[in-house]
Amino acid sequence: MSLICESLGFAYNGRPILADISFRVERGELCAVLGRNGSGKSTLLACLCGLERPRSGRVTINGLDITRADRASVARTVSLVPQEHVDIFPFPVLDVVVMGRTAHLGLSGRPTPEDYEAAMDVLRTLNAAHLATRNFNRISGGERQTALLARALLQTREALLMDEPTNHLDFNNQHTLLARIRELCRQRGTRVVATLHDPNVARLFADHVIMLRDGHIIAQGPPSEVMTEDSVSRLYETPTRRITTAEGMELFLPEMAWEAAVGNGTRGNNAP
Ligand SMILES: Nc1ncnc2c1ncn2[C@@H]1O[C@H](COP(=O)(O)OP(=O)(O)OP(=O)(O)O)[C@@H](O)[C@H]1O
Repeated sequence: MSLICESLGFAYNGRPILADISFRVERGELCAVLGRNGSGKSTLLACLCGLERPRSGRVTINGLDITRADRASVARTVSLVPQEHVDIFPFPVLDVVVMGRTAHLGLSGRPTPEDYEAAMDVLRTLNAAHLATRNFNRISGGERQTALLARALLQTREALLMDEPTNHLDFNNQHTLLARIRELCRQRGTRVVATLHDPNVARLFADHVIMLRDGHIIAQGPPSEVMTEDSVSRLYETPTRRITTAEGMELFLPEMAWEAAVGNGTRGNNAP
């Protein structure tokens, strides 16, 4: 069964933030949410995992009504990798990752050796086994991002929400990690919703994109169909150019950046 968001509406202190948001994500699909700063992307993720309560509509994941279910059932169904990582875990990374098992623990409330082995396995899958014994508060932003992703992957196979997963990652790691997540989630049948700032990353990795402007969906569907010069320009409220490479790959650039790089006949000319 899918992740289904139906006619969702949300307001902060009476100020509408999201209106009439409807979409679905099937098992193994990666859905990217694109939009300007403040368009409501993080709020949408918070509603999808029950951190915020929508004022209308509902969210179901694999049949579980997230807006009504108890916290433990929600935690066994959907995990979130947040955007900000504060220094709250003065523990080895392996202990942070194993916290992902909390909602699954028996009466003793203590993780078993199998839980630790599973945590180690996820770290290995993300090429991060070397972080296991490092103090979470003393690793880099990108390494924390990877540790929190491992924790989220350990928490559940049903649905994974990621808020700007590439924020702290270098050029190579952004692409390597997203490719790995996509492959892993396809294998495990995990539904993924990720907010992304770079439309080109969404174009490369997403199965479905949601274009969110001022809390409304202006377009959604497969990136090859819905990401056009016109829709991307409207989304970011800036003229955007689509470039098709010789291999047929499509890239988007703000017109301003295009002009600065190749406009006015200065292409390839280093003269001032
Ligand atoms: N706790 C809060 N109380 C009141 N308003 C909030 C709160 N959190 C966010 N907002 C407001 O809700 C709107 C949507 O914020 P949100 O964080 O969802 O946007 P976003 O698209 O994720 O932005 P960004 O790309 O900058 O991370 C913004 O106007 C923001 O100021």
